[in-house]
Amino acid sequence: MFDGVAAKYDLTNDVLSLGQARLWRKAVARAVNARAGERVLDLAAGTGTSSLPFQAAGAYVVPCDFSLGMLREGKKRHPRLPLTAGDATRLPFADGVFDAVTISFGLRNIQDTQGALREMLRVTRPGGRVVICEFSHPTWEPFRTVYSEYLMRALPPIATSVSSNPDAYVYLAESIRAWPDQPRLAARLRSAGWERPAWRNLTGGVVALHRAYKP
Ligand SMILES: C[S@@+](CC[C@H](N)C(=O)[O-])C[C@H]1O[C@@H](n2cnc3c(N)ncnc32)[C@H](O)[C@@H]1O
Repeated sequence: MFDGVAAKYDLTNDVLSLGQARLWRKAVARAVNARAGERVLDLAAGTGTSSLPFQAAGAYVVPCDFSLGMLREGKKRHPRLPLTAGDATRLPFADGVFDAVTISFGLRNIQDTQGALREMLRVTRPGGRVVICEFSHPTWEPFRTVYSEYLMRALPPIATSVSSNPDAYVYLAESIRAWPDQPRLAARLRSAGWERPAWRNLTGGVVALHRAYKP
């Protein structure tokens, strides 16, 4: 599916998020707080756009994804990023090599969520951190209703006009509705072995940033 949407992926993000995607990326960069020289794994990095803030901070960022279509598009746009092919549930990295692991809009798309969370823990050093940026559930009921209408009714026709694969955006809407809410995702982090999970809502809970630490 991601091979098919790769060429217009970044443009579609900006349009469908009504410009919010750029703000969410800045919030992820602040939550990861990568320092110069740190090793950061950006998992399910797609075209690598989510990896750029870490490179700008002077960290050594490894963008990793299993869609060769997304990686190829990323290579054209960001030739200096070390884009790496790899499956989130069987990562091609040794134990404990990263100071931080982050994943933006990727975890919901990985079929074996717990397997991916455990792999992310394995490749992080003790005391290292994980930051997950993912669509979530607005907390204020009236906004939740409006947003649900946007997802199910407005988003598919807009996606038809900008994306090469509108069905991917029907999947997007359905997968967001089925995704665990903020406390449930924190519980999943804990059961995968991560400590002190906490979260922050962005755009009223349309997106949540979860952060946790390796014991
Ligand atoms: C919505 S894109 C997110 C891309 C990027 N992180 C961003 O914020 O723009 C989701 C990505 O997850 C990747 N993905 C899904 N399952 C994966 C897996 N098991 N291993 C690695 N990547 C995976 C897809 O190939 C896709 O590029």
